[in-house]
Amino acid sequence: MFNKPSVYFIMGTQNASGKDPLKVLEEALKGGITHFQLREKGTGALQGQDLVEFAEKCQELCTQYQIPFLINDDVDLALAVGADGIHIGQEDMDCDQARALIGKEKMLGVSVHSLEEARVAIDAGADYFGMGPVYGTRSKADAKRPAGTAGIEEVISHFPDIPVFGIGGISPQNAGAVWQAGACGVAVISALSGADDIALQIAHFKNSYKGVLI
Ligand SMILES: Cc1ncsc1CCOP(=O)(O)O
Ligand SMILES: C=C1C=NC(C)=NC1=N
Ligand SMILES: [Mg+2]
Repeated sequence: MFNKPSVYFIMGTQNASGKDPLKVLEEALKGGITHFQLREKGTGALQGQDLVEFAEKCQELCTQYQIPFLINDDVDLALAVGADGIHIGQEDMDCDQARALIGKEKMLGVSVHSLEEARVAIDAGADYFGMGPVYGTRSKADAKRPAGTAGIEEVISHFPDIPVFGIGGISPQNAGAVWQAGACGVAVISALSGADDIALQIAHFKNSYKGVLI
């Protein structure tokens, strides 16, 4: 479920750089991503029944490739389509409530930026943390300033059993520091959704882990 090196692809219809998002997702699944998250945000984002139908198609593809399908923020949508889990940020519903709504079996991911936030998330039964932005990013309009990997190291040293994903501006060229910090995986939008050859890019991400001195 959370083996190193994990490559966690995150995408919404607005991140597909003009390509068919379902084609991008299928290419990423074929290429070996380990997790997928639907994060539908920004101008032009799908809503209502269109979003439900799109999410169902994502779910079908992830089931076909036996990859966990998570939905960002929208717990109701996740429950409606039977997603494998949800990812929530500090400004979304609180972890306890999310865990109560989805039950014990589903995956609960939480964005954390401090030990305190990590502690609260663990007490609510979070299965993994997302931490970032590690580097500069253009994929999240309200991203905090880049934090590097210090926070990842600190959280892992205090909570060694919780998988941590680094996120924010991560590419195969700069992923080494994220692995070095002890992250279970990299969570990526544009370096994958914008890649000419997604499978090759995933291979580059996995190879960047091999270069890590433990
Ligand atoms: C959702 C999110 N949270 C922190 S940075 C970010 C966006 C990551 O996108 P990219 O991999 O394109 O920098
Ligand atoms: C903000 C986020 C941080 N981490 C992950 C895995 N997903 C997100 N949407
Ligand atoms: Mg959120």
